[in-house]
Amino acid sequence: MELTATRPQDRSSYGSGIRTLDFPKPAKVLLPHSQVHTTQPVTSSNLEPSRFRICCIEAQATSGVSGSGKSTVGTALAAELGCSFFDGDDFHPAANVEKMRQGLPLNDTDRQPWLQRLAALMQQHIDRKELMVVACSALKKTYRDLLLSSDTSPERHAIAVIALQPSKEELERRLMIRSAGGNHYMPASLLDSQLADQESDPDAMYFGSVSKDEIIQRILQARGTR
Ligand SMILES: Nc1ncnc2c1ncn2[C@@H]1O[C@H](COP(=O)(O)OP(=O)(O)OP(=O)(O)O)[C@@H](O)[C@H]1O
Ligand SMILES: O=C(O)[C@H](O)[C@@H](O)[C@H](O)[C@H](O)CO
Repeated sequence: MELTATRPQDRSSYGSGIRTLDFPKPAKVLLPHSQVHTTQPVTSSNLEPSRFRICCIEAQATSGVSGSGKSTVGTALAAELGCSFFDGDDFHPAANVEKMRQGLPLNDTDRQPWLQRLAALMQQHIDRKELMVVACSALKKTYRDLLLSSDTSPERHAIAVIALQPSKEELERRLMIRSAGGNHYMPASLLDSQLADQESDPDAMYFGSVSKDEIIQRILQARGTR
């Protein structure tokens, strides 16, 4: 049952500040959360069966950057899990989107309100014990730490991080195809700056240049739902 797919086409209209209760709608909502959410926590390094509640699809090492497949994998994973998918791109202040559109890389200060907004969204879901999938580049450790600080569950292990790391050649190939379509604000010229900002995460589940279906299958296997 597909309920909604509400995603504005013009991303420049997205939010201009941090609001903890007024978030963009999920990119997709497929099933009521009550049918799917799990109740037990996990660590991101210990993806045991049926345990994690939140998957933070993010970017690491040589991937997770623009074009690494966060939205593609995140959407498909949420569909499999029957939960909401939120694309971090939809949470940028308008000024960030404009900066990227002009080919200028974001810095730590630019990313702070964006990450805080995403952290608040994640905390809201953790507090309600609702399953969700979030796509977020989260290139640096400090960014991931900020997102992970949203986990206020007693065990503090509600978030699983999945890092997408295709090769640079594969990233360039994907971004070239996407640029030709002309429907994304992020220019391929920012790839090097994205890769330069990436820091690895020992706790993440990593994937290289593999197909979306294989990534999903392996996540579901790790989670114990396939
Ligand atoms: N595993 C994959 N194998 C092959 N192509 C893929 C894979 N994942 C995504 N793609 C393709 O790569 C392009 C970029 O994917 P996607 O938009 O999901 O990346 P992203 O990380 O969300 O990028 P951004 O952060 O810039 O929005 C799309 O054209 C998508 O179809
Ligand atoms: O931190 C950043 O530099 C940004 O979040 C980017 O990663 C973009 O949001 C995304 O890649 C759009 O394509």
